[in-house]
Amino acid sequence: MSVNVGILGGTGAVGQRFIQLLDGHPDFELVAITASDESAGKSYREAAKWRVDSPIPNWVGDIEVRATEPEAVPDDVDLLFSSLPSGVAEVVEPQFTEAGYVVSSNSSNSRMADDVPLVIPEVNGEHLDLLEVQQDERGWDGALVKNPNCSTITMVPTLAALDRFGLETVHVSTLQAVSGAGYDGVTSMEIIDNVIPHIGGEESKMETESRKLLGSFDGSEIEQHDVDVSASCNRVPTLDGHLENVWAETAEDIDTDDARDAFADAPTLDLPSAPDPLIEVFENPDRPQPRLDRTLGGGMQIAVGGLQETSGGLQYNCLAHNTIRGAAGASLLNGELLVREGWV
Ligand SMILES: N[C@@H](CC=O)C(=O)O
Repeated sequence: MSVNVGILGGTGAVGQRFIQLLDGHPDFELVAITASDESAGKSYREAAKWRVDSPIPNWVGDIEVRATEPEAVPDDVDLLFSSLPSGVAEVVEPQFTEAGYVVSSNSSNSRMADDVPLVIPEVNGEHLDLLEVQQDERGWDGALVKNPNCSTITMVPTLAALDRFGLETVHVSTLQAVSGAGYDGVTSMEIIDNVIPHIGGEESKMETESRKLLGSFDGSEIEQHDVDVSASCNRVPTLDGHLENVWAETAEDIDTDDARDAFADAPTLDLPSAPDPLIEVFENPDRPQPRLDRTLGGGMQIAVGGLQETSGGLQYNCLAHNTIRGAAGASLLNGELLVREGWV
């Protein structure tokens, strides 16, 4: 099977990860890349300031970048990945879905819209069925699916595993890599020898997206989980890999062996980009670490460590590669699920 895919906003940090992950993909063939009007018409090699840690695939370097508008994308593209800035995506993604394209998007707009599935395939793949409601309500031939914010994706698979004990309250403090802010996000003068205890909008994303992801779909709408999540988000001078300290309180008592079993039972999917296992638990208390552990499972695994019982539940650390599992890899996995479920 070969599915023709394109990337909307392919020259930025996440767009470059898409290209890296699509190179050699068993089912997807990259046939179109769009970017801003200034880049349209240039070769990808000319348009992108390539910074990913492997060379631009030669065949990609020669692709001519297109304008980000439905008329510029060939009709034989079956699936589009979007890494557009959210302000642009808000306007442009509906134009593509109206034109009949299926869009798997990493952009932060519309993630909490009632009729937009926000999906981590191993956690809530069944929420994709919300697309029927979306197409009915919006009259779209295409469809729009989102993956959550990188800091949310790092934590939620672990919370989903612990929900068998009745998840009630979660406190999380993050140590987020600079790549999460994009190439021009934080300057070296701001971040070297420093930690910035604020990432605009990040805390509320973690608090709201988690509840939607852990919610249930009744055939017409998502009923959000009632877990109470409080987040504190910090930018630290690592390049890639978000590390998070989590305190989860559960209705039932939980010990570290229960938690290990729950993490080991986390689902693994038969999709090309799905890691096995989904969650890797470290016994060594100083792991996971961003530099050592962010590329586990090709950057798609969630690493967990530092398990400790607390009075109300469990404390632990979790880590994921923020531009792979937390961004491009997340959209790619959603794309693979869309294909498997017949939406593409
Ligand atoms: N919003 C996130 C993006 C993920 O990498 C961040 O700022 O780190």
